[in-house]
Amino acid sequence: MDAPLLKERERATFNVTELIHLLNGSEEETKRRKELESWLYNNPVFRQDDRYQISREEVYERGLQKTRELVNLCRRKNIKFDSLDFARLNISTLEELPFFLHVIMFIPTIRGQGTEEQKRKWLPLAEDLKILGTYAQTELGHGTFLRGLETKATYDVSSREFIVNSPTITSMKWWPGGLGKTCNYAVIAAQLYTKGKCYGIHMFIVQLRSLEDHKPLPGVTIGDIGNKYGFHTVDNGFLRLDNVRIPYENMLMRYAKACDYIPPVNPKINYGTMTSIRVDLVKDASVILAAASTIAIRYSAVRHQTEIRPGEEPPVLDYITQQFKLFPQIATAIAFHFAGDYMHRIYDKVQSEIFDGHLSAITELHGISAGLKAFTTDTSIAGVEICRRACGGHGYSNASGFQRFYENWLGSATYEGENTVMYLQAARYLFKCYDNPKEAPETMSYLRYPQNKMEWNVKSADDVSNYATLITAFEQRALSKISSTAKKLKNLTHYGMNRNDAWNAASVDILHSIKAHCHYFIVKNYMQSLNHLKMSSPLRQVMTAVALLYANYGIDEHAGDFLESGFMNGKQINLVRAKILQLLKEIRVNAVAIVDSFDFDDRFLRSALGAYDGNVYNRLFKWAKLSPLNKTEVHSSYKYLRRILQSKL
Ligand SMILES: CCCCCCCCCCCCCCCCCCCCCC(=O)SCCNC(=O)CCNC(=O)[C@H](O)C(C)(C)COP(=O)(O)OP(=O)(O)OC[C@H]1O[C@@H](n2cnc3c(N)ncnc32)[C@H](O)[C@@H]1OP(=O)(O)O
Ligand SMILES: Cc1cc2nc3c(=O)[nH]c(=O)nc-3n(C[C@H](O)[C@H](O)[C@H](O)COP(=O)(O)OP(=O)(O)OC[C@H]3O[C@@H](n4cnc5c(N)ncnc54)[C@H](O)[C@@H]3O)c2cc1C
Repeated sequence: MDAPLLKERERATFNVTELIHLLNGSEEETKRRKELESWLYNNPVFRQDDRYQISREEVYERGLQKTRELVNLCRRKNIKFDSLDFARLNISTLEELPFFLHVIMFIPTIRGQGTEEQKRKWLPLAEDLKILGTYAQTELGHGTFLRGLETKATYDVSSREFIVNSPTITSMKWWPGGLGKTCNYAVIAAQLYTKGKCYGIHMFIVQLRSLEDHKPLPGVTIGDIGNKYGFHTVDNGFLRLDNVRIPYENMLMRYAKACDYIPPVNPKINYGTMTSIRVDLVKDASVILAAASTIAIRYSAVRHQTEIRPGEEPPVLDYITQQFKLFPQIATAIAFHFAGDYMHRIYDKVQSEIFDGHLSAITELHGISAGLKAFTTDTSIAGVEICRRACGGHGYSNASGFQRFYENWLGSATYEGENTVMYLQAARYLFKCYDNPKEAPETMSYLRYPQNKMEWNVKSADDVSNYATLITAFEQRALSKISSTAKKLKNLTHYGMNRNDAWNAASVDILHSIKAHCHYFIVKNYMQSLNHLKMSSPLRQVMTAVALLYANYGIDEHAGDFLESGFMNGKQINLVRAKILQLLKEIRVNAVAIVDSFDFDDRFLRSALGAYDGNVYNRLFKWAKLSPLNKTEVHSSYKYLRRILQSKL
């Protein structure tokens, strides 16, 4: 092991193993995760050494090869697709696989929206992978505005069939993962027409390819949409349907019936699968940011540059500006980890309520999951870029490992609901609760008794070490944003604007309000989670410092908002800044140990900069030697170079 990292680890003040188990849930959970990872990582099919040297076609083919290995593994070990074990394997596969949409959206849509009879028919086929499906909702012309989708499913009473059509170029399905080449089935979102009337978006199971030779069925035009920023392993596809007939039984009818139409009690129940993925993305944001921080922190402890004192070239992690960039990323990853846990708890609770026939809780779940999906993916995307830049020139090399995280994760701001749109959806719920405080759920409890407090109770840097004091600050910032925006909305409608136009006119303020609310929620949940967890006192000291950094950094980052609320003054902001510097110093000694506790296997990080042993320079040189351009001493294209060099002007 490289000496700098050894030294860093020796001076840590807490037990890394204790934090690993705490983040995993327990010692048994850690053991199980590692066991699952070792099954994958010891399989050569999951190696990625030449990942950036192969073509898109090869990348896709390898994706399918890995899919086959993963499926075999799950069959051998009896791991079900809806189990925690599969979710762990999913994260560890190192890359999205072409059949993931089958597992995360196709099966769950049938399970959530199918009748008992439909589930009996389709789930065994899908779970045994006799059919492979995707979730085909987005069209070339519309992704966000689902009511605007154009695909039609028209019920033909005489044949008891739906006739599914893409009537225009813009109605083509566009983007669904695995649609282009992999899947032979899809759940398709289409406008239901029955007895001449349109009843809005419903979900239909449609076969797309032959189960014999995988050729597209008659009336089906299908393919890959071409290269993208990331997700190269996945064949996101297009699909045009021309008078494709499917049996009546293929409309998912748990909540609505066709023919003599019976509507669902809550029409948004059809959107349930999207909500479940939004919930998952909160935890994924934590994983991605934790991985990026691990790379950047380890590298920064190894990398020496310039001098603070003459003759002493320190690790760049000793520069306060470097700490100011990176330690908040560690803190954010941990904050999102606890937010992810919260989201899974509330999701399970709402699912059981839905199971018992109570659909009202989906509105709250939608409000919270849409807001947190946007907040955590936005922040973590920005965080990955901060980590990358903190690694200087080597951060720009593919050897750093950042590219894979960045290019794939960038999409999370868009898929499963574009983030601005998701913030606005969450805000819709927030402002409803503001107008009817009695309806406000626990996450918005401060709206029930809104108290505009006059003054923040902070007189020294010690005062900003108090969880309750910090939570109040975030609560007051959110309240101030929400109440001023609500006033603006009221004024706009008072002077004659209709509600929708007023909403659009005030939408920038609305966005600030919902972001402030999400931030408040994350801070509060983080601190409450820590309070409830059992841990040794050295670990508690470290975790407290990191949580305090998260909150104080958030105040500094948005000082304008906090000052504008009138609740805080400039002197107090300066105390916050002083506290941040104190916390950076406190965390510095444990920074490497904290990222070690994220416990990423080197084969997951695939980073010359962030490997556990810190052997950065040898790994970079080994990486360079693997460049295809280095296969020969003189490259074959020298023929052009020679002509340039030998030609006369
Ligand atoms: C990275 C790997 C790295 C390497 C390894 C490292 C591994 C590390 C780990 C990382 C692994 C990463 C893996 C990621 C995999 C992901 C795969 C990608 C899958 C992507 C799949 C998709 O991308 S799939 C399509 C999603 N496409 C949308 O997401 C459309 C958005 N568009 C809407 O969602 C609606 O269109 C929109 C706007 C709500 C309006 O809908 P609308 O027009 O119908 O509604 P209205 O405006 O009329 O009404 C509004 C009223 O509906 C209520 N409401 C609305 N939604 C509701 C709901 N869901 N539940 C309850 N209620 C709901 C609302 O609360 C209002 O209620 P009220 O009226 O009471 O206020
Ligand atoms: C990697 C990836 C994988 C995907 N996988 C799937 C899949 O498997 N299945 C599937 O069906 N789809 C999939 N999608 C599609 C994805 O869900 C949509 O792209 C997404 O929902 C955004 O919709 P849009 O593209 O129509 O964006 P638009 O809505 O066209 O967004 C364009 C701009 O308009 C703004 N805007 C739109 N509406 C409003 C509004 N009401 N108020 C304010 N601003 C607004 C947005 O903020 C954005 O800035 C995938 C997309 C990606 C990138």
